[in-house]
Amino acid sequence: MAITVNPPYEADGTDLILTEEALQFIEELHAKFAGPRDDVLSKRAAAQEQAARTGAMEFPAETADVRKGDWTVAEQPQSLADRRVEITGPPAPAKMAINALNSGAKVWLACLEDALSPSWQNVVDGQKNLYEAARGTLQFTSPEGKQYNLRDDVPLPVVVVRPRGWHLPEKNITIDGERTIGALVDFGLHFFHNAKVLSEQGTGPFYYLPKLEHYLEARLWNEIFTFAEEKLGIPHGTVRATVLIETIPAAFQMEEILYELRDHASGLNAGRWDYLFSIIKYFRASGSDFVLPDRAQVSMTQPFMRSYTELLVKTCHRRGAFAMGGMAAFIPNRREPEVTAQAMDKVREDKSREAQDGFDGSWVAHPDMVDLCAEEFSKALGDKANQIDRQRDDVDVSAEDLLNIGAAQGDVTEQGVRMNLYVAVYYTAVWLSGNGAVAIHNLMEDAATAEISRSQVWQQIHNGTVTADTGVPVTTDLVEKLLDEEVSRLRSEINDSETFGKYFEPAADVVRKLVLDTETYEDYLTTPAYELLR
Ligand SMILES: CC(=O)SCCNC(=O)CCNC(=O)[C@H](O)C(C)(C)COP(=O)(O)OP(=O)(O)OC[C@H]1O[C@@H](n2cnc3c(N)ncnc32)[C@H](O)[C@@H]1OP(=O)(O)O
Ligand SMILES: O=CC(=O)O
Ligand SMILES: [Mg+2]
Repeated sequence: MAITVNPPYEADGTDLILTEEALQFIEELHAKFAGPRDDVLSKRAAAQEQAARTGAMEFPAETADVRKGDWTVAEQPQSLADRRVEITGPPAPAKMAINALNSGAKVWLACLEDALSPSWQNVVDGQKNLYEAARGTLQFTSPEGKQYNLRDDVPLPVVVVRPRGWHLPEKNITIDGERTIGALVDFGLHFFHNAKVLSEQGTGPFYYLPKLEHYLEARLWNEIFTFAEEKLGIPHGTVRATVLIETIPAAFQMEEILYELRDHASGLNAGRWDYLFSIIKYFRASGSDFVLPDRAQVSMTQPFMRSYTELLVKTCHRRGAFAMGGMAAFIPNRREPEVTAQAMDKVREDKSREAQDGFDGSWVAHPDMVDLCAEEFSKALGDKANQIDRQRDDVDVSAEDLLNIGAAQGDVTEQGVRMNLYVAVYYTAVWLSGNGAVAIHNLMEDAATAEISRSQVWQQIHNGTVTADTGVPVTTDLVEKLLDEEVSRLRSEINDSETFGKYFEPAADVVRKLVLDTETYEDYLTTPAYELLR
């Protein structure tokens, strides 16, 4: 086996991160786990096909004993006991890493997934920033001369790293000419460089695991953690993982996922945006009962979304794991106080509901929202660090409750179709420019929200959905026309040919193909987009 780095250009941090020993570790991970990764990935299509055909899904019969059994996950490490507010954001550029670390949050979810465009620069620089963050040496001077240093007046957040999902390759590192697996590169580099240092500091190598679709995928991660711990001579169970329940099949396997990872589990998170994306993906061809209203109308209080979060809290607390809330997409705008006030109110409402429902903490997308999230959770927690002891025996969620999608309140409108096309093109252009999250009309958009946008349009065309405002069906002709108009609108509104503006054309091409090709459905927007990314 020969591992090769084929850098498209020189990225900051290459010498520090891509050492011979680190690359050898990546190679060993691949030798052992690339095959099993291919196996779990290949099982996803059959599950999707069955869901689409039947319009149904069940709790797995073969694991009834796990659900009935009396077991808990390993005791939680002290450093993760209080997770009441977690800020999310990419670890590159360094400025954002430092801002997140200085935000006052308890945890920083350093995102190499939904919020990171995996350009070569971001992949390497992100690891460099995580390396320096672990050692307290991270600093940065902006081109304008603004100095960024880590605070020393308060404890910094515990870092929890989210590697890429199983589906994405890393094209710039190959083994025997084959692309490596993004998830193994991200996890492997971070673990290799930082696991010991972090453990010695009393925290540890902690991870968020995204987009799992089956408990066998959790089993695979557990095997990877065990192997990595043994390899570096670190005690079994040092790694802690919080799994995002953000696909519809995973919602039916929360118990099993925790069980598989029980020596390494910290909790589950309600990743609402990918969850909606997954519902659309799985049931995209199952008829009009599965067509959701416009994205903006699908709130967390829709009955099927409440069933999902209630089941998550119940499951976690029964098993001694943390239940982590998700992301309200409203973000403040420091230039517009009214926008900020509205965003704060909406996010406060969301965090307050989560805290009262029993979640142990939640996410915010922006440093200006850390305090309000902490406040809402502190009201529910009192003098405790978490509310794991709060059992939700009152909750009883059935398969039908999780799939009660047809009961969602709201409409599909032409305005909604337009907005989806606008956001999908805008976001893809930003992503191609090397930035994985962006504020569009005062909402945070990232890979998960953009996936909803483009998938809704595909599904609406496929089902011939009639829009409530204009009374006409969504067709390929209509979408082609709306797409052209929205791209023109983007060009006229955003005069930005230097950065992402120059990517509107390739982004529109990607989106056009994704939404108009109703014969095939691309599983991830980022798959074709990655071929254009440097
Ligand atoms: C579905 C999911 O997976 S949700 C989780 C994944 N998504 C994310 O993590 C998105 C996180 N949020 C962000 O990336 C950003 O908040 C954005 C892109 C939405 C908005 O960012 P901006 O347009 O830069 O916002 P704004 O101008 O108000 O930022 C003000 C300052 O806060 C910083 N900031 C904003 N959000 C963050 C963040 N999440 N982490 C660190 N710093 C941040 C900015 O860098 C800026 O710093 P500066 O004053 O030193 O220049
Ligand atoms: O990762 C989080 C989500 O909502 O998606
Ligand atoms: Mg997600």
